[in-house]
Amino acid sequence: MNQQLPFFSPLALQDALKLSREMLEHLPVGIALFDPELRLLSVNRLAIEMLEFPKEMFSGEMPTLEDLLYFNACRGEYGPGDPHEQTRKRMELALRLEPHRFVRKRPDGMVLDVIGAPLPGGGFVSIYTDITEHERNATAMRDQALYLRSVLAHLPQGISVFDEQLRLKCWNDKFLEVLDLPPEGVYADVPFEDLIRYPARRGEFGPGDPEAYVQQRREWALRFEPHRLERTRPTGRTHLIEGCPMQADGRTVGFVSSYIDITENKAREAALTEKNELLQTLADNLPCGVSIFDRNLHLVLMNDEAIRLLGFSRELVNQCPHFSELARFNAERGEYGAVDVEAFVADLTAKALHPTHHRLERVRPNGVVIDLVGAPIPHGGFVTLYSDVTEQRNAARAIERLAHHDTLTGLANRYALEARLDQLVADARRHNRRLAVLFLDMDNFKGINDSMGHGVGDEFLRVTAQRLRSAVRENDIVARLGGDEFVVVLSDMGEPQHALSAATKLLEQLSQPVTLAGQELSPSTSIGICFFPQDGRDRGSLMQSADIAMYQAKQMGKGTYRCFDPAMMEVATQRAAMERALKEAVACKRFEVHYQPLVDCRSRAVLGCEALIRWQHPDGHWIAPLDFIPLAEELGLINQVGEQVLQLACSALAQWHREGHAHLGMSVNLSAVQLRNPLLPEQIADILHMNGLPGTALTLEITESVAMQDPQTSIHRLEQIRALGVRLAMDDFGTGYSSLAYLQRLPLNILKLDRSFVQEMETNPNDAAICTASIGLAHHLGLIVVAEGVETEAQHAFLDSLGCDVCQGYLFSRPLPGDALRQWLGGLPGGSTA
Ligand SMILES: Nc1nc2c(ncn2[C@@H]2O[C@@H]3COP(=O)(O)O[C@H]4[C@@H](O)[C@H](n5cnc6c(=O)[nH]c(N)nc65)O[C@@H]4COP(=O)(O)O[C@H]3[C@H]2O)c(=O)[nH]1
Repeated sequence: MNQQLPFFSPLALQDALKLSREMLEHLPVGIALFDPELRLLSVNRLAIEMLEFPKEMFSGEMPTLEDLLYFNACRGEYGPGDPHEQTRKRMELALRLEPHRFVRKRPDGMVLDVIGAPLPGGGFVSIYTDITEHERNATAMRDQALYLRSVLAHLPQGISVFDEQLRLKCWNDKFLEVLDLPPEGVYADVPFEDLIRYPARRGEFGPGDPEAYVQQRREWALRFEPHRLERTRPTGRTHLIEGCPMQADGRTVGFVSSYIDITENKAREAALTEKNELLQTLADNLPCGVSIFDRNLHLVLMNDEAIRLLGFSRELVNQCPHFSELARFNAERGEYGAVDVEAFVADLTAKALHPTHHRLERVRPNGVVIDLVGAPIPHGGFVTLYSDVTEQRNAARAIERLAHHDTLTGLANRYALEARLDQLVADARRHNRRLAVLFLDMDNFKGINDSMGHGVGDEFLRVTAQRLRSAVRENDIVARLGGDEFVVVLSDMGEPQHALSAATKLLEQLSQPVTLAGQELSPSTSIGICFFPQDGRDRGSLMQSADIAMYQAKQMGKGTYRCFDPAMMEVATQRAAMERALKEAVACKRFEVHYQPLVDCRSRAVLGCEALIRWQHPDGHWIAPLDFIPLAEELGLINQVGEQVLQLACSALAQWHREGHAHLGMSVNLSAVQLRNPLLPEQIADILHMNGLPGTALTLEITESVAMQDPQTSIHRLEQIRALGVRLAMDDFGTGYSSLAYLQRLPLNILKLDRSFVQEMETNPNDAAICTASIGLAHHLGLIVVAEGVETEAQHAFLDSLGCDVCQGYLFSRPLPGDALRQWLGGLPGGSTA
């Protein structure tokens, strides 16, 4: 060994070795020196640590390379296998003493770069560098590059990267495909212009010099500006080209471009645009509003009708606002009432995100009512249809009002009363409570209506309704049944006394004077009261009981109330039966007229007859006029009854005239109600005309009370009748309180002395005096006097002595049916019915 180091003395060698060891210890790599026999000559600490040899191996005699290899093989440094074999193989290589370099990966993951070099004098040196970190980075970079290449290869678009000198640095196959570049022309660092020349030459940028296009595009590229353009190639395919400069360390290092084939997208877009246009046309021609929101709640479409109905502006809608923006816009302008705007919008938007089929009605503050029908769209979003249902709703409300409210007074109507009373009865039954039903009827409404006109009558009813409403509690029912009939239902009453107090209060309120059309009226009301449960267990029977009680109140003199008494029921039942029969008699003209002769007091010559109505009830008995005439008046049938009598009487008279009694006249009674009928004069004229009679053949009898009820109208009406030539008689004179002055104002011709005076005149000096005075008075006024109820010769003689003009009574004849009267006339001296 020393022979191989001839230049050093042993001492110098010692020093040199020591120095080299020192040096080796401080090297950043592991070093091991082997002598020609491949025994370890020297090793530094780093090598021992890197290779993880136990230090003891180097404390005595130095190990040989073979020792070290075997040690390693045994501890698995070379992987599984026979350690001897592994050692032998490695020794074989080492003994060649050739320079070598390899990377060794140790079991713990450390990667060593091992360099072996033979030494000039034999032996060799091994240098170990820990390249674990470096290897890891290199692997990571390799992986990343691989990954990027794979990404590029799999991208659906073409990608190209040029450096700042416009040399191609990176690209993928799609880049070649999209731009139709030949593979041999595309390689690393190929200049941009060489690539662009292919499409330029194919004329893809337009006609003319391709080189000019190449230079132009090169200049554009060198600007390194972001760009985005669409280009349709001669093949018909359209590409979207987007370029973006790349920056590194604050300077431009190139640009990356992507090429996307958007041919199909464009076609889809065109189809979509066409569809949208179609949709828009459809929407604009729909008879209702429509809006469509997409799955992200952006407005896609809203037609003019929807804009009009919802009160949006076209500008707002054209911005395709988000649903929440529109909701906020609406909430802020109070479309949803007083709401917490943010919370409301959030709630509405959350619901819109999960749309369901829905239908609702929205009433806008301007009164427009919108019917909204919403339906989700299969892949998200929803469509809404808007219809203006304002008119329908208003009409429905009006119908509802009409159905439940009395149009004149605004009170509940009969229908509403029935429904609510049914409910109240059910509640009262369940909770064991008492109800009171008050039936009200205005005592003098007919008079007001007839004399002052319907306008005033309506106003009177309105005032009455207001008074009623204000006189009871809010939850009590006040209804108008029709005409002048009202019903008040007092719910949840304690004691019956409460209802009586309420009735007293109502009577008082309703009797307050009211001034209408400049005239002060003193209204009066009759009230019938009944109670649930004792007077009726259902609505029908309660209404009936209250009605009966009201009728009783009327019978008692009006302006009062009466509580239902079961005994009233019988009377009411009879009356109801009577009403039915009377109505039927009027409808079927079942009345007859009997005639009572009027004779000249002096000569007893027949001057005419008084027509007296007769009605035979279906049960066979005859009903006296005074028993049904008031009912006919009350039921509003008297005009028809009067007309029928007048017609029968005039027709009979006409027949007598034709039979030779042309001098006879006919007296017919007029009811007060008939006198209020403005059509009466015309009716009389028609009947006279139809029967060919002169007005002078007819006398109409009115009672004092009739004329007294409404003097103004009575006088006017009587004058109209007088103008027809018809004569007028004051009936029952003396029973009323007519003043002389008043009598003078009436256009009368005849005064009929009431039979009560005539019948008592022989025995009662007062009656005799009344008769005497009345006859004197009548003659003084130029009136003819007719004495009624003359039954005896003495009465006749006395009347004759007083100068009475005409007599009527059983003494001469009872009222007779038409045929009997004709016979009677024929039986008179010189009489003839032929
Ligand atoms: N005791 C007695 N009575 C006599 C005598 N002579 C006539 N009478 C009765 O006296 C009434 C006379 O008719 P009035 O005073 O107009 O009184 C009539 C009249 O006010 C009313 N009336 C009758 N027919 C009609 C009619 O067609 N229309 C109207 N509105 N009222 C009528 O009914 C009242 C009663 O009619 P009647 O029952 O038919 O009763 C008749 C008649 O039958 C007699 O000597 N002694």
